[in-house]
Amino acid sequence: MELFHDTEPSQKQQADQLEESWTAVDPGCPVPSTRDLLEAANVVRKHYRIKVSGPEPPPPLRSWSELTAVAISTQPLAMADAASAAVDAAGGSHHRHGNSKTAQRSGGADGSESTGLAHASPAGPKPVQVLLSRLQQQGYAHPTPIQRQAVPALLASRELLAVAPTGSGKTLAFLVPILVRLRQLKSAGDWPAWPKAVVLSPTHELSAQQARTLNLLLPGSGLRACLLNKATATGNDLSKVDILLANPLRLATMVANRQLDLSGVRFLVLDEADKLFELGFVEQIDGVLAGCSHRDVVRALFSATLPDKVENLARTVLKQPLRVIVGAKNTAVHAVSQRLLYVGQEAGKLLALRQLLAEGLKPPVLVFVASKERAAALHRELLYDGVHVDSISAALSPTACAAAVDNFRSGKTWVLIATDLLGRGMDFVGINTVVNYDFPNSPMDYIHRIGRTGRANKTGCAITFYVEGDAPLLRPIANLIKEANGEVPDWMLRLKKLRTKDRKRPALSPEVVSGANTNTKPVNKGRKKLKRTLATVNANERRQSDT
Ligand SMILES: Nc1ncnc2c1ncn2[C@@H]1O[C@H](COP(=O)(O)OP(=O)(O)OP(=O)(O)O)[C@@H](O)[C@H]1O
Repeated sequence: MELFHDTEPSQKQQADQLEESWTAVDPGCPVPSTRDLLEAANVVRKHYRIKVSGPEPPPPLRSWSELTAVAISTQPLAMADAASAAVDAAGGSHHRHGNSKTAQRSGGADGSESTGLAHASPAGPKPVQVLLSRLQQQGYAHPTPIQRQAVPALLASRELLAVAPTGSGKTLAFLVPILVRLRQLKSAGDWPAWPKAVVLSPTHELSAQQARTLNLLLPGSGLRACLLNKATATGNDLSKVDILLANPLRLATMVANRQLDLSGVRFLVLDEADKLFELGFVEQIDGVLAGCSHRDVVRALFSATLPDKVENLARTVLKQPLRVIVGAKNTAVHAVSQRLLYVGQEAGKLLALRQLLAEGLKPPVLVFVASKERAAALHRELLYDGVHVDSISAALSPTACAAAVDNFRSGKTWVLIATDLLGRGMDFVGINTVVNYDFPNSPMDYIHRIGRTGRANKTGCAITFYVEGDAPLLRPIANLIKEANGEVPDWMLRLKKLRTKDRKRPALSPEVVSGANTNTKPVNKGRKKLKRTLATVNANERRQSDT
């Protein structure tokens, strides 16, 4: 019986919300039944492969034009009343909005003037409409699946664990609701000093990229954003900043030194959340989470990968989060054709890369290596070959990193050699091929690295070199390729599953060519030896588990 009481009102609430936002799109349409509405939401989710769990998930967006209605229907009442009062004070007429269905239904088919934020925001010209037109101008005609579900969820102030494939538009999935809600808060006069939204990312390059995306959407919003770096941390008046894009270390240090007050933050986004929950970041994240002490703060975690262990940890800091998964969790993007290439010895990698380039790898090509030393060494080798190449790693200054990224974006550089610094989040237009020159350290790193291609509905290709020393990690990567309909030999899939601690591989030399031995054996000749090594790994494993 109790269960009945628990579930019944929540379904009703969910249906009301659906009705409010969906009927607003077409005021003349008959109001569908509760069941129809819930079914309709599920049809949309099923179509876009959106899985959602957690209490009362809001319906997904069917189109961007629903944004206005959703923004109003999810607007906290106090905020709506403040905005109405402001309209009254200004002598304007308005419909009652906030959570009122009547107000929603008075909107035009495109979320038009009568329900637009013009009423909620006397200070500005329909900011949601402005945002919508900016999205259109950028070519974002329809929301991507993660945007469809995450945007209304964040607008409904739901804490969020969101997992969607690489290149599927997660950045806008959190930036759009932040822009909408902050604008509403500003109109309602609820505007404390200090940042109201913080987006944390593991690398400065990723934060800089988010800042670029945000700058395209900010004009007309009346909001200010800031990318936190050495200069802005000391030179800027951060109390005038609404949205702060930052890395954990700098932000946590400023919070600890009381240089920055995060108590007014209403949105805290952790992008590449699983990385941020790794050792090395977690202490800083703790400091930031503690600093964001506003009672209405909404925290959201986004990534393309979310291992169970990290998810369990993440859940301890979220309040009744919604869990939104697009597609299958922890899988490589299917738009990338993937292959593993056995290159014999370590020195065979350079030969293989030269072969691929000579055969005409289509630029732009992103090549991942294991360390900054190896990035520099491979850079030298390819420069010598006359390739338009550059490299980027933690060894470079932020300015040099930014220049390398810009040159690659603009097409001046055809081949960019990178460490895992660029493995996550970076969005380069039209990368055709990713080469994993050095084998990735984990299946998660593999998913992120190859996800630099095949983005936003484009296709791409990923080639992963492997040598004997990579045997311990071969099986999980082969499985990912198989899951994405790639071809891998059966023997790889039959390799014994190793525990994480047994997945260690020999350290790589800083040089990309070991010693003077550049005359490598031709590729493919060492397969038998590799199989023997793998058989030994498996036999050792068996022996250990028998004892
Ligand atoms: N609604 C949309 N319509 C068309 N393109 C979009 C849309 N939203 C985002 N994009 C584009 O898709 C690309 C990938 O977006 P984004 O970088 O946000 O992906 P992501 O999911 O964060 O990827 P990753 O997991 O690698 O960080 C970008 O070039 C972006 O401009």
